[in-house]
Amino acid sequence: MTADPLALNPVTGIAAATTDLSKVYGRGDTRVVALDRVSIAFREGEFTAIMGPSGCGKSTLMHCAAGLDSPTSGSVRIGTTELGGLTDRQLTQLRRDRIGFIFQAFNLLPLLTALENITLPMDIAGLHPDQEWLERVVSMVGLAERLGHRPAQLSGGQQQRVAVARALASRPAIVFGDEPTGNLDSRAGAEVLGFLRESVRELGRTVVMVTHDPVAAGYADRVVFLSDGRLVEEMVQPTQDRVLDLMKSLGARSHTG
Ligand SMILES: Nc1ncnc2c1ncn2[C@@H]1O[C@H](COP(=O)(O)OP(=O)(O)OP(=O)(O)O)[C@@H](O)[C@H]1O
Repeated sequence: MTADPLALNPVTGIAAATTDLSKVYGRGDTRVVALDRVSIAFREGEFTAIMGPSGCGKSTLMHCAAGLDSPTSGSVRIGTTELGGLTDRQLTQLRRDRIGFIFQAFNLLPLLTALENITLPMDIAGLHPDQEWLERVVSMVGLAERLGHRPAQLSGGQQQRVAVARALASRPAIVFGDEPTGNLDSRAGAEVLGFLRESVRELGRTVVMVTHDPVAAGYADRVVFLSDGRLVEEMVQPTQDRVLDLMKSLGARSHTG
């Protein structure tokens, strides 16, 4: 039996959790078990990196944990809300109000200014940003001077900073990033990772990031490793070198069966 990751603290302290989460795609010859009974909790105020070889289920885990995809079995909670019990409309609302997303592609609208892009999700929802919070976020990502610029007038790193600010604007309980530095050079990537780190330390957010990059994982408080849809290792206070060593030993282990 798998322990319930929420049993430690059923009310507070856990921003999101999965229990025995499985996801199976296709059937018959094309059946793929992308996730195999994954139980994991993401604690409030913690920065977690999800790593593992290509195809091991990282994106599927993130998408299910963020309510973007539905599990085949098992459950997902955001805070104390069980996603399986929600209607599509309630799920949309929960994603909008309590979750921030950052993807590898910046996904900014070209005709809108940086500020308009940052507040767009809230504008669509008819919500008013908390001005003080918005100013903190904008100043943290160093965009105060560029709020009137359109995406084409910004570098890739600056565009991803806009996407980081957009993800944080509604003061979400948890921010999910899918390879958020995958399209950036190392300097711009380091800046974005620094902002994610700061959003945890200074703004008290919870961040979960999928990455292939040991350097990026080194910014996290812990790294979890998936292999063939299962959680196989966890490392707290990772450094780039320790992550690299563990990746090598996991690779060797999987090759020797
Ligand atoms: N929509 C889908 N239909 C069928 N199979 C899928 C689908 N999405 C993912 N898969 C399969 O599920 C497994 C896990 O995919 P997933 O994208 O979660 O892996 P990943 O670790 O994020 O990979 P990568 O690092 O290459 O992005 C893979 O075998 C993949 O081919």
